[in-house]
Amino acid sequence: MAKKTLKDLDVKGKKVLVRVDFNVPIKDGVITNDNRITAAIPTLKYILENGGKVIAFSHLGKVKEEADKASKTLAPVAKRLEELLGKPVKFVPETRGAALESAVAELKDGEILMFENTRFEDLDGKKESKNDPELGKYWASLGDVFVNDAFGTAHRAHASNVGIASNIKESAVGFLVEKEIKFIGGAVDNPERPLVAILGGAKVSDKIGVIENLLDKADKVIIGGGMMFTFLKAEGKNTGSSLLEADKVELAASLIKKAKEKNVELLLPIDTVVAKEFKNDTEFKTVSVDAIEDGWMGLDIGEASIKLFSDALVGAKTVVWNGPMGVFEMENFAKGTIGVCKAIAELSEAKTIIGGGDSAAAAIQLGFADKFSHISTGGGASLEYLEGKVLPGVDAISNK
Ligand SMILES: Nc1ncnc2c1ncn2[C@@H]1O[C@H](COP(=O)(O)OP(=O)(O)OP(=O)(O)O)[C@@H](O)[C@H]1O
Ligand SMILES: O=C(O)[C@H](O)COP(=O)(O)O
Repeated sequence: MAKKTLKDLDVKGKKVLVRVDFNVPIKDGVITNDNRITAAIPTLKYILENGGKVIAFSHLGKVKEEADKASKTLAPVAKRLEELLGKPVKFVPETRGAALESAVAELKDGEILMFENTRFEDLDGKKESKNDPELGKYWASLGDVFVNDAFGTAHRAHASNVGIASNIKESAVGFLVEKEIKFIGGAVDNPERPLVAILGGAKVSDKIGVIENLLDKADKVIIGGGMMFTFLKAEGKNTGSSLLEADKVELAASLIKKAKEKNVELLLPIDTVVAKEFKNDTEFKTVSVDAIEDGWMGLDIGEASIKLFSDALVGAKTVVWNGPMGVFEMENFAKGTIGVCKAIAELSEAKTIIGGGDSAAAAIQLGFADKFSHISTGGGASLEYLEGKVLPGVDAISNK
């Protein structure tokens, strides 16, 4: 069912509640990556320029005890938002009550306020995270319409997204959510073919749903990262002391079988960079996946695999990438991730999508961000979307 989008709403003179995902990394009070804030700017600007009064809010991290409040305040985020918008953002350090209500009442058309971390409400019986009906209703009562632009949180059914949407007359998705759905949804539901999926990351268990769903949709599925060893084991190879999920070997074997039955090309690495220890400064060498010795652990794919994967990408019309090919945080084991990232970035004819998380961070860090058609702002949300699951934060929005 098509959902209302921001342009379907008349925001002029209205109090517009806007759920954003400003769950950004903060170290010693300094934001170390503001991509999620930048990504919400078009929605906020549109509402402000069209005469709406914006009440913006987000969660930040997890709030389990009173002491978490000091490091989980959204105050530095409001400051950064003010710089990016180029206009004052009134920060209200409350999640409810008289101070928040009067700040809302004082807002003029084209003005914006932001209130405190929605998960401060979790200190009182997990009200936000458990979608407490009273809380969703209360927040909904602060506005006239609701815009959900928090794609990163769309896989959660919390009071600040689903709760509000269920208690307000009209709601819509913002431009960021619209864009994420267009790219990720388009890639898996109606892709230009061939569709090639490249999956990496640590564990098979985190990616089972994604692999299964993509085996139904993609023309080729490429597997790297820590999870490749569970697949290699399923092929009867020795994996030394590499990351291995022994209880998932059978599942990996069944996925290999499923790929064959479906005529989907499933590509595994042919060589790997093995190391003596899980650290950058240790002995390492590249070996064939048939020659991994005991006492060695695979921490990256090798040069031959980078070539194999890069060649497999040529001619792709749609590429979805999720998860690094190796332990890219360590320089000696980052070549596989960099190589694959470059190979995707060089595909000028393809729609290229990164499904958030570590691979998105890697592409941005490597300076390739503008070479991709879309880099998702959602880690868990994009994974669930790639699994084919319904995202409750989107599902709760008014239908067109
Ligand atoms: N061969 C390997 N051995 C051990 N760890 C590995 C290996 N290859 C990759 N990793 C690790 O996997 C981690 C990323 O896995 P994860 O499943 O979290 O990826 P992601 O899907 O991109 O992230 P997110 O869950 O945030 O979306 C990285 O920290 C990386 O170091
Ligand atoms: O960073 C994320 O994936 C989102 O902001 C959701 O955060 P959560 O996993 O703490 O719900």
